[in-house]
Amino acid sequence: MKRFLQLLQENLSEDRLSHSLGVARTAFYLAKKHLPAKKEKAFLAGIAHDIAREWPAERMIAFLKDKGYDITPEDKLNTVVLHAPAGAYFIRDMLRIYDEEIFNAVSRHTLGAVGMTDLDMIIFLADLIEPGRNFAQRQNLLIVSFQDLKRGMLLALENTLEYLTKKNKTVDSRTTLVLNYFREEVAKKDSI
Ligand SMILES: Nc1ncnc2c1ncn2[C@@H]1O[C@H](COP(=O)(O)OP(=O)(O)O)[C@@H](O)[C@H]1O
Repeated sequence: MKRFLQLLQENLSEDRLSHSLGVARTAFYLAKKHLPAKKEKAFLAGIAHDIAREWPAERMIAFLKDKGYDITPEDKLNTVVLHAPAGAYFIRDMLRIYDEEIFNAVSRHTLGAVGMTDLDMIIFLADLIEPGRNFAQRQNLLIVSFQDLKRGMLLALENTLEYLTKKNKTVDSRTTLVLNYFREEVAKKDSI
């Protein structure tokens, strides 16, 4: 436990640590609603999810190469997305938390993925709606996420896509695939 806290403090600035605590608490409450058996796991994944967020690009790349992770040319152009898989490996191998569900949730928290689990969606959404976040759609996203995780994901991905496009930022090519997956999942629910 002491080592866990020490590694968190060593890797995260005060502001990022405060964000991570917000994500952990929000993930706990989202799990209380959607995945009660795993609320402690959601808290743990939430507090550690951004552990590699402040690493320089070279460190993320070297660390992931060492783990045998396949870094694509696209990843090299937008290295920020690598903090998610880098964090997942760090939590597993340095914090020694050998839990595949936490590994996946952390790994998927920036881009999402097709077939995300409830825990994956909880961490993704908690990251966006924790109390420290401040954007126009936050309140609405919070309400929708507590009602329905997949609808929350669809709204979150649409918001992110709009935000990145407006800011002329790179949109990862995997985003369309994930967005289409959630569009279909929500359409299925609507047709019932
Ligand atoms: N779909 C995407 N395509 C490309 N870059 C993205 C995408 N989603 C997020 N990002 C980038 O990753 C950064 C970190 O996002 P995120 O992981 O959600 O936040 P956090 O820093 O809390 O982990 C964003 O500021 C954005 O620049």
